[in-house]
Amino acid sequence: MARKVFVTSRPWQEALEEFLGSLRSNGYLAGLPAEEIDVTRALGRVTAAPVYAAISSPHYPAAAMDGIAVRAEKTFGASEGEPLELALDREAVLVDTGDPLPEGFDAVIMIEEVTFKDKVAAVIRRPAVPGQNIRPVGEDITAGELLVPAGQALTPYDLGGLLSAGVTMVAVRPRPRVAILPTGTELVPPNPNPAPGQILESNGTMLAGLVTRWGGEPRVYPITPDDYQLLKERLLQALAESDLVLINAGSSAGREDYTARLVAELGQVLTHGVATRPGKPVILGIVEDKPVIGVPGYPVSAALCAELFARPVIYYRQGLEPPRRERVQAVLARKIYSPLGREEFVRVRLERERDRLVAIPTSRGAGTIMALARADGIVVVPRLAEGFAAGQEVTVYLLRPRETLLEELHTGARTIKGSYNLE
Ligand SMILES: Nc1nc2c(c(=O)[nH]1)N[C@H]1C(S)=C(S)[C@@H](COP(=O)(O)OP(=O)(O)OC[C@H]3O[C@@H](n4cnc5c(N)ncnc54)[C@H](O)[C@@H]3O)O[C@H]1N2
Ligand code: MOO
Repeated sequence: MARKVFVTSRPWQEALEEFLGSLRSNGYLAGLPAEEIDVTRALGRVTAAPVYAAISSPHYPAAAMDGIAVRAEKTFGASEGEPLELALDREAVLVDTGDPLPEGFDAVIMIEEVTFKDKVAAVIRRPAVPGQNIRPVGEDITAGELLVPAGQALTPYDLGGLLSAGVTMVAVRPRPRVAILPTGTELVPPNPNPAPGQILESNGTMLAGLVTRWGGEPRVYPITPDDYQLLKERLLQALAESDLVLINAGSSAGREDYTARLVAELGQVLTHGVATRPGKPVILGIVEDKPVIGVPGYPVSAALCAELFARPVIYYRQGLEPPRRERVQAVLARKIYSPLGREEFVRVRLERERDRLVAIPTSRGAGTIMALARADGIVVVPRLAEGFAAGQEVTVYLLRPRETLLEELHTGARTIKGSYNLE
């Protein structure tokens, strides 16, 4: 049922909780039917059930080194002073790494420790101990052993383990299919010669990249002009073909901002407007029991709204908790002023000054995508704060892997120096 829509200023956490709550109660976030896929194509997929080893690995006793297989008890007494001769093919059998151990043999001596006499005997100068240089059955994996529990994203190592254990198919959660609908009459496909007023459609690709990063399967639809009927047809098509729809732009108060009206007509708008900067006019709705997010048009707003609202939906839909963000403590290079009433996400670059990290705020415009591309992290100014003073310690939520960043800062791989003075 449609309800009256107006742009509110709710805390985003409250809007997200309500959104996820509705999706939980309508069954959208409850276990999807699993699909069986080839293990070779399962990187990053989330297991729908525990996976057990079909066979042991190794599944036969195998030589762990190139050399000769021997019966250990027949080698006792060999020494530098009294080398021992073993008849080739009867008492000593040539084996290579990975070969099955011949029946009745229980040790392997590395080829470097063996000399040969007339191609009929192997000469050794040290006894072997039983089991030496042998990989026994199940050394790595025992048949029936639990390899991966349910609900885990498969790593390259997991795939290696599964295949070694004779598992070729695996039951995984389907990847959430995410439709991305760039809308706006001013949008044109990216090209180097846009006419004045034309905007190059870049958010579709950016959002698709984020969706892929979170485990979803993005599909960017062709640009839809600002036409209510066309947008409606496109939204219905996208709903039929996907699990989550991101309508990009048309979220605000402009004459051709149709998203909220459309979502209200076809389903329910839960939220229109949150108390964040950027990202204020986001729309959270449910149509045909599926989430529809109206993502504001400015690139930084689009990225932030996707992070705040699409990311958790995509993770939970796969049965995963959204990973906690990596963070570091830093001191602010400059004062940040931020109006009361909106939680502001300020992009910062990090530099090292002696033994501390300094966070330098970058451009705060919602349209400046390169400020986000160049940023190392985000500083959050709470809704009920008016900002932070220069030199204040703040938490920086990282946009890059923490280890790489700290390494770069530590080794001085970053040479750019900001203009700040914290003395
Ligand atoms: N009177 C008001 N005007 C605006 C308000 C408001 O509250 N009252 N909010 C502002 C805020 S905050 C934001 S954010 C934007 C959001 O606007 P929309 O979601 O309606 O988006 P548009 O106006 O269509 O576009 C904004 C901007 O982004 C460009 N854009 C759109 N799609 C793409 C794309 N796929 N790739 C690249 N760039 C895109 C678009 O051309 C515009 O330049 O509204 C403020 N206005
Ligand atoms: O919310 Mo808008 O995203 O501030 O620019």
